[in-house]
Amino acid sequence: MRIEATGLTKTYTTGDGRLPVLTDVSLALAPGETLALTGESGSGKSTLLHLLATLDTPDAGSIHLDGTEITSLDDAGRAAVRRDRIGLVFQQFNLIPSLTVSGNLDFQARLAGRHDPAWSATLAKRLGLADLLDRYPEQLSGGQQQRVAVGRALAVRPSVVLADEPTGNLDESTAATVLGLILELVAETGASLLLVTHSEHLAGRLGRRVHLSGGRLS
Ligand SMILES: Nc1ncnc2c1ncn2[C@@H]1O[C@H](COP(=O)(O)OP(=O)(O)OP(=O)(O)O)[C@@H](O)[C@H]1O
Repeated sequence: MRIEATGLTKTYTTGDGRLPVLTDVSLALAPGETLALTGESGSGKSTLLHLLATLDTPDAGSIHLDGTEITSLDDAGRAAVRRDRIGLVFQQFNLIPSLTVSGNLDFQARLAGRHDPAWSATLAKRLGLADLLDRYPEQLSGGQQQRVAVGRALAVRPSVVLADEPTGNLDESTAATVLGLILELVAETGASLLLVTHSEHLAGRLGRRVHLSGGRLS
């Protein structure tokens, strides 16, 4: 298995007390598998994605990524996993404003020591960014910015792409195009994909889907 999460539990402590969000959540993703995660607003989808992305740690449970247990790693270890093996795409494109499209595309791969100019050029072409490489994010449309974010995530050839409402800020047709590109590129690279979405339509384009409700997956 690419990702194997077992018995994940997460409770937030807020001013109003304890808020249990995930209860004994388990899921597995095979190499190349694409999984849609749906659920009502506030059901804990982003929380689960953040745990898988090593951005947060569960109160209980384990997560294996390519056979390595990642929840017990220290901060540096988790940062290395995130940099080297995980491609993250968020609803907000999160591009670096001071870097060009080219600089943004290569950013994570350079950090990971895995910059591959030929693959980078292929990604730019496939994502329709080849003529925009010298522009800055503020000079791009939303759809173009998200294509850069997708390229940045794929440039390291990650084991897993974790995408949190990646098309939530895009119009319907641009959203469909961007999801199509994500699906093509994860298929080509053999990455597994977990995609959080509110859209039944988009969820239906993935191989499998799970639903989060009352802290549990079904
Ligand atoms: N850092 C935090 N501290 C306290 N509570 C939090 C924190 N992060 C999220 N929550 C709460 O946990 C619950 C789950 O939030 P989460 O963002 O995971 O849901 P979601 O399913 O992704 O929602 P949406 O679809 O609206 O983005 C919500 O009630 C939220 O208010």
